[in-house]
Amino acid sequence: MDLSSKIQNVKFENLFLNASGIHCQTKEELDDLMNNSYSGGMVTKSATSNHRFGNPLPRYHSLPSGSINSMGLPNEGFDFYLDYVTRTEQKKPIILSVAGMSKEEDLELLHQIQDSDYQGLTELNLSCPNVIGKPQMAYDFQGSDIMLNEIFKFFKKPLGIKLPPYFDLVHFDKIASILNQYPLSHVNTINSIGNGMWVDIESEKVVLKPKGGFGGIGGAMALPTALANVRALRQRLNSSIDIIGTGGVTTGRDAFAHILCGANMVSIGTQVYEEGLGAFERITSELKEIMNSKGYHSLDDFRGKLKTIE
Ligand SMILES: O=C(O)c1[nH]c(=O)[nH]c(=O)c1Cl
Repeated sequence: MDLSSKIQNVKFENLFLNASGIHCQTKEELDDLMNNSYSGGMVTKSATSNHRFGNPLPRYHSLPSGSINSMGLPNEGFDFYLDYVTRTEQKKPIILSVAGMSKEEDLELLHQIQDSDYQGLTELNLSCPNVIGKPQMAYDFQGSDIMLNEIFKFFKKPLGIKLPPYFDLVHFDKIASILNQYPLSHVNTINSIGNGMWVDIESEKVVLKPKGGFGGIGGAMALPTALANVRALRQRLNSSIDIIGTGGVTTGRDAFAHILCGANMVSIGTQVYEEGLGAFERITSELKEIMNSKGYHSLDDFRGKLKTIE
């Protein structure tokens, strides 16, 4: 049973990653992930130039079937993550995630990566919904196109993009036609579903302090949106662009569905946060069970082979 996968020519022993933001902010968390034998790779918390505390607490809340968060990009600062991904013995591939607070900062961070001796995968987060006053760049189609054009004038290392969910087939057409113009290593879809709301009935109050309670939605309730985005982008993107499917994975069945829709790799956020790193072992064994029962030996046997109803 082979659960290995690749992003471009980077091989992962198995298809599972943490979703950026989950268990990947501090050295302890990153070392934990590095030593966890059931995730094939790992992604760092999106880094800004400077260390950030992030938004005031409470900023994460578990929901009956998912989560809502307005963390506000808390992170140790770019230098810490660049040092970690460059210096740490790599028992598994790491994806370095960056999220500038502005386009200028995005470009500056990518220049630093280009000029560094880091040779691994980089992911530009264009979809953080929780920085007050900062729109999700990937909802600005023209702005994204202009930015990617500027980036690929100087950035020559593997670069992927973390996308927000889209909810309109014309939007899938638009973003895919933009992304297809650039030599991207991958897209990671989806980020949390931006600016959801949860209400505590007893207190008649929101559950998050930042932004009056608005926050990104993740976990089980995000699965249908995540599957749609993986499927729609797989159908539209050049085959040279790999896809990391993120969103709503709580079981092996959900991971199987992401692969059927076309994902090369699958990242898990809320479920790992709620259950711990043991979720990787459980979901891996559940996926193996399903593959076994269907006679599949590798992910290639069923990747992207979702059937429609004729
Ligand atoms: O509030 C956050 O830190 C955050 N939260 C998310 O749900 N997605 C992101 O990309 C980020 Cl950067």
